[in-house]
Amino acid sequence: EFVSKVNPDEFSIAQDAKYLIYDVNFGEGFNLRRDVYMRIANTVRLLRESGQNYILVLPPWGRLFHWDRQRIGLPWSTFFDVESLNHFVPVVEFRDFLKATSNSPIQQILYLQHYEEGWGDEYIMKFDERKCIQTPSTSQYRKNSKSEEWDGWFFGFKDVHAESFKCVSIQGDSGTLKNLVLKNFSEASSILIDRAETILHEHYGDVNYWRVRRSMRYSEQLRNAANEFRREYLDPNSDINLENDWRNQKKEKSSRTTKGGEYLGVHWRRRDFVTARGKDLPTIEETAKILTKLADELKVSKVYLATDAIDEEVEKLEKLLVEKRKLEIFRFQNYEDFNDGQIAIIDQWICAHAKFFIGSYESTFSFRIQEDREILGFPIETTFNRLCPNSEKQCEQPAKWKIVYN
Ligand SMILES: C[C@@H]1O[C@H](OP(=O)(O)OP(=O)(O)OC[C@H]2O[C@@H](n3cnc4c(=O)[nH]c(N)nc43)[C@H](O)[C@@H]2O)[C@@H](O)[C@H](O)[C@@H]1O
Repeated sequence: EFVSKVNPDEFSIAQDAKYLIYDVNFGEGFNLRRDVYMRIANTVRLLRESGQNYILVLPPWGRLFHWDRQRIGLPWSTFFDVESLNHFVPVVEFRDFLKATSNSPIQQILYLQHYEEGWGDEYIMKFDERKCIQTPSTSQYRKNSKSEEWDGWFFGFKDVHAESFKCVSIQGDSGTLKNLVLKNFSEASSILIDRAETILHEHYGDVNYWRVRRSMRYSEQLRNAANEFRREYLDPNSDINLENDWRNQKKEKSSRTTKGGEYLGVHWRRRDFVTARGKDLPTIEETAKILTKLADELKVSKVYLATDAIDEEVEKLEKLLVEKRKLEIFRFQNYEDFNDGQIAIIDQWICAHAKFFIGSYESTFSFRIQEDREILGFPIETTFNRLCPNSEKQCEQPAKWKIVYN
């Protein structure tokens, strides 16, 4: 069963296989975590390019503070097409890793941290094994005085332990992490890198950024749900063809001729974002003004609303949009069959197919939609747009991170 997860034609799971597992700071949201996956997958790619047979172990999902309906231990197949991920670097689900290694202890935990003394005068790429800077999440790892092994959260799985635990201060990117593993820990057959968000992308927006991003196709179940909803309620003629295998997708898509469906896609981020970034977001009234103006310009009467707003706020916005222009608002709300993360992805995939998309300032949820639209081949001006805090005035628009192909 394990071997079948990794396509034997592409990557050999030989005796020399080594496993790289990672985890992310508890407080980070879903879409930042998706970005951390890309950084670590590139570390694994670099390790493999240096001749080491590393396999990336996918950290189970759950325990995200934005998700109301909590479950833990969710495999990546809940959200993504794992076979497609596997075409970038070999990946296994955590439960399959445990099976493959017969639950033997993880050999090394590396807990990444910053340098206690700060950056210094300039940002230099470096790493050093250091004393742990104690934080609540460092102390979740404890040495069991009887077994001499380390206990920890390990995604809520039972009977998982580690042989050794070390803190490493690091400043750097996917490449720096590769150097750390190669230089200091190449003997370990399994390593868990915790606080993996500490490292950056090696080259933000380069070919390998986009290759790994393109490999992150959503699961068939979620794509189907989004596509059916779009065809039924928004625009029956809004399919966009992509190659079945992302590796066969060639540059033609960058001719940017994709039209999308006859609706406006909106990501309206609320809740904690209003507290964190309130001054960069429009009020409900301003949002209604922006959307009605846009709908007029685009000559569309349908709005697909992706949002985490509470019902009262959505009702208020809907009322304003209907009063002003009789716009029809659509939302995907099948909470019975899909969990919070799945609905988030369905929302994103529907927004990705809209004629025009407008998102919320610096929300990673909006960023992932913009990337999907780059992959789908939309003209730039239909994608990199944000809701301005003052509907009367222009505001700085999102950075245009354009897709590149090899
Ligand atoms: C202020 C910062 O904001 C950052 O959020 P930001 O980048 O928007 O992006 P996310 O971290 O993905 O957003 C947080 C979560 O909110 C829900 N959510 C937000 N917008 C939508 C939506 O349109 N549809 C659905 N279905 N769900 C939504 C979803 O569960 C998502 O995982 C946080 O990660 C940071 O922790 C911090 O709070």
